[in-house]
Amino acid sequence: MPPPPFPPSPKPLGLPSSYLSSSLNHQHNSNRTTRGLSAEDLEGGDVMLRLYESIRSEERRSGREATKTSTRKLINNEKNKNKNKPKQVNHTHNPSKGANPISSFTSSSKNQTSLLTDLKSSNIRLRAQLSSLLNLSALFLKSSDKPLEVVKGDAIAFSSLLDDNVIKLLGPSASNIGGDNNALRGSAGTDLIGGDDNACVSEVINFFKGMGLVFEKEFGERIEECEEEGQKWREQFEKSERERVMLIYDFKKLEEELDQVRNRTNEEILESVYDGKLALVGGEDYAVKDDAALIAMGIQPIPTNALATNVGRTHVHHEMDALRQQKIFLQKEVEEMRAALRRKEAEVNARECDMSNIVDSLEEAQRKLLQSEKDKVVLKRKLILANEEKQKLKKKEYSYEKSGIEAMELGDIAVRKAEDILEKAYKVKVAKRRPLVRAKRLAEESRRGVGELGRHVKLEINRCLHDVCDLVREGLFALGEEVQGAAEMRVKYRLEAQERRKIFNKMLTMQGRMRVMARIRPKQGGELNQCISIAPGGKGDTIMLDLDHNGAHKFRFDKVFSHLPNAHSDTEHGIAEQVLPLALSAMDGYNVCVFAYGQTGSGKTHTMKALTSIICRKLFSSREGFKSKVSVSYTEIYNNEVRDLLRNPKDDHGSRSEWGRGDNNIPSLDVRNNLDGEVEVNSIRVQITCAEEVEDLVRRGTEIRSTFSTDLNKHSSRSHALLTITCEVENEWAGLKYCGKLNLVDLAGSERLSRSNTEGDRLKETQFINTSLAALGNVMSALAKEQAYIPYRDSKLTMLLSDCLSGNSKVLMMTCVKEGAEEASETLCTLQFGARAKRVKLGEAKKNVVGKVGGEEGGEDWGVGGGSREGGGMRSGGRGGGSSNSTRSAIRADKKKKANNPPPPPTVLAATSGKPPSIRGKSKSKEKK
Ligand SMILES: Nc1ncnc2c1ncn2[C@@H]1O[C@H](COP(=O)(O)OP(=O)(O)OP(=O)(O)O)[C@@H](O)[C@H]1O
Repeated sequence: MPPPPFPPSPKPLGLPSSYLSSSLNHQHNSNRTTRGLSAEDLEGGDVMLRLYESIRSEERRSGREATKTSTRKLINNEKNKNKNKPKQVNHTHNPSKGANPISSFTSSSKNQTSLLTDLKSSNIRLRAQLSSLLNLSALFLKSSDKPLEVVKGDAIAFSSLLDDNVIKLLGPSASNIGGDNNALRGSAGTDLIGGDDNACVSEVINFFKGMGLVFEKEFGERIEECEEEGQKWREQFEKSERERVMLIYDFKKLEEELDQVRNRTNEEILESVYDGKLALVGGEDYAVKDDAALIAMGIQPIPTNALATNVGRTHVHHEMDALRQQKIFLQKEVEEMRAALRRKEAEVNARECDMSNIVDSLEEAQRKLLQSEKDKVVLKRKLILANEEKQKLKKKEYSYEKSGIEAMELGDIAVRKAEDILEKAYKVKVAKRRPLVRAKRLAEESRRGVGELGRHVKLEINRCLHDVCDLVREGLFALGEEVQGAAEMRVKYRLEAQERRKIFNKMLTMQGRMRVMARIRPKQGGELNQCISIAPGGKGDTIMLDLDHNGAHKFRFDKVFSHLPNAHSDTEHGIAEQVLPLALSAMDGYNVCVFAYGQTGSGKTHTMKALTSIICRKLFSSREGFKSKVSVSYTEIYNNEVRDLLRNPKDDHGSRSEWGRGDNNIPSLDVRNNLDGEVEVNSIRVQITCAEEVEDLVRRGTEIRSTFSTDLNKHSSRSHALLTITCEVENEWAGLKYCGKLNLVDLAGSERLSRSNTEGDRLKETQFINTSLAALGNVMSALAKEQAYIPYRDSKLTMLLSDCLSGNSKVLMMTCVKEGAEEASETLCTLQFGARAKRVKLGEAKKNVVGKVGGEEGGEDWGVGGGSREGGGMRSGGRGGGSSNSTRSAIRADKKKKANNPPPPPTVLAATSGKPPSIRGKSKSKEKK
């Protein structure tokens, strides 16, 4: 950083008092420099001239070498003189001493001419070497141990002195040289200087060196005085670092001035030298003259010390002022710097804010850039898709264009055709306009007529409406009466139906026996040697079997279904019509058992399958209006083992790879009597909601039922199948809950071993079948004979049917026989079995009332007979029983509930009947027995 531009000092610092004095004198006597030189002024120059003349005379006398020697001698002599009389030379001034050298110089024109020539050459040399001389002199002075200020002052003084002496040396010719400077420079070249240059220069140097020594001594005392002053100042100046800088600054200034002097032109140099001489002379005058002389000269004398003191004080004041100004300046600078610093800080903060904003915006921009990159990728994809779409569209467009052109062509054709049509239409229109006008007129007339007609019609309609309203009113009134009558009729009907149902059930109960029907399967193919016939007559339910034409065996059954004359219709619906009233009584809470018995291939399975389907459909359709739950179990008795036909074969631990038939590894179910002596089988029971589900279960169960092909039947059933449908019904009308059970049993066919030709497993199966059927026959015989012991436990079949056969169930046996003489013996056995069964007296059938609707139980017998429940009756008798597990458990639960909660008052119907609610009582039957 460059030093601050200090304000220039009013005076150069560190100058000795001599310089200041001379300077003041120079200022004071500046007017004198412009006028000619006085004799006193040229005293120094006189000395130089004398020296010069001596040198020139010596040169002329003894040549150049001698000149040099003499010059040295002269210089030495002069030195010695100066040593001996320094103050006389420098400090004494006597104007009267000697003549004026300029006047004497001027007087001699010859000498002037030659001198001028010499001066010209010397002048050139001197000027060329002047700056180097000054430098040498400065170096010389600097090499001494004097203080810097003194040296500087001495240097200036010395330079002035040198200048002065040079002027003195050149003085006489200065005015003449004047404007001829250039001319002189041009005319005087190196040739003019010639080989004397070096010698001359060295002489001059020596001369000036000598002069320097002289002046050094001459100014010694003054220098000492000045040193004291300078010492004071230096002490002050040393206190401040700033002052030293100023000194350096001033010194540099001086150096610059010196350089300026060095670079001056001839005229300037001469002028300054001349001025310097005057100043020097003035200073010397001041130094040597007394106050009176100075006053005489018009100069106000100032004592040297006072001057120095005042000047020093003034200088110090100036310095102080300068320092203060500098301080103020610096303070201002500092304030400015601080302000600038604050501005910079604010700027930096602003920049930081800007930077953070820029960083944020940069991040935002980067994020946007990333997003834009992603968007770019997406857009590229879209662009690709769009291009593809565009291609497709172009293709489409092309096709559309094509079709468009075609359409346009077609359109043109159509337009032409349309125009033709329009033209024709116009013609037609024109042609038909007249009739149209006529038609319009007619239409107008007819509209008027229609209006009148409409009014008439409205009036008529209103009239009719009134009549209709009256009629409707009357009709409604009549309808209300009819509705009321219908309600009454309905009540009557229900009462009647109830009564009829009661009578029907009573009739069935009164029959008391097992209902036995027979079905004769027609022979298919082959020659028929008929031995069966149906006895004609009122009842027509007697089968006559003529074995050997010796007289027919007659067997009377409740119904005989056959294609033979005098028999009931053998259609499935014809049979079902007879069976359904009994079967559907399960919905009324009765236990019902329908089973088919007969020889193999006689159509048992065929019949039971049809009956099952019809009964189930009817069962579910007739239970509408009742809250009911229906569940199904399906089991078979194969080789005297009970198996579940509703089980999943996959649950058999892989023992069967398919819905296998007759697999001996199928687990059998336990059949046992509980504590109440009731039969229990742990079979699967499936809740169902429609007849189709039952059919589906039967189909699936039949698939795994044990059936095999025999000589007598291609699909012979090798097991007895028991389908048990349990119905739990809430009869809201009666306010009772019933639980009935319908057992549909398809027995395996009896067969003679001689005819079936079975062996192995089939033989074993046949034996088990025949054994079980024989056990059933024994039970029937025992029941028919009303024996005390009924051998139910002889087989699983009789065990399972014991509830049906021994209790209060309704039982129907379908005896199936085949026509044909070859079947006669088996038919006879079958019919005999049926006849035996028909003699069996069962106990009175009882409803299984398990509770009341809403938790109550009891109620009298009732019957809401649907169409399907009509007809048929069955005599019931014997002891009750045959309820399912769930039925029994439900009854047990009801008993417990009754024990805990006393029964509420009976329902309205029960109350009106006056009978206490009856619950199926096995104990009662047992007691009866
Ligand atoms: N009433 C009938 N009308 C026409 N075909 C019948 C009739 N009854 C049975 N069939 C046919 O006779 C064949 C044997 O009938 P089904 O299998 O029902 O006899 P089954 O008594 O069950 O014999 P098994 O005791 O060996 O099982 C079957 O093909 C069946 O279609």
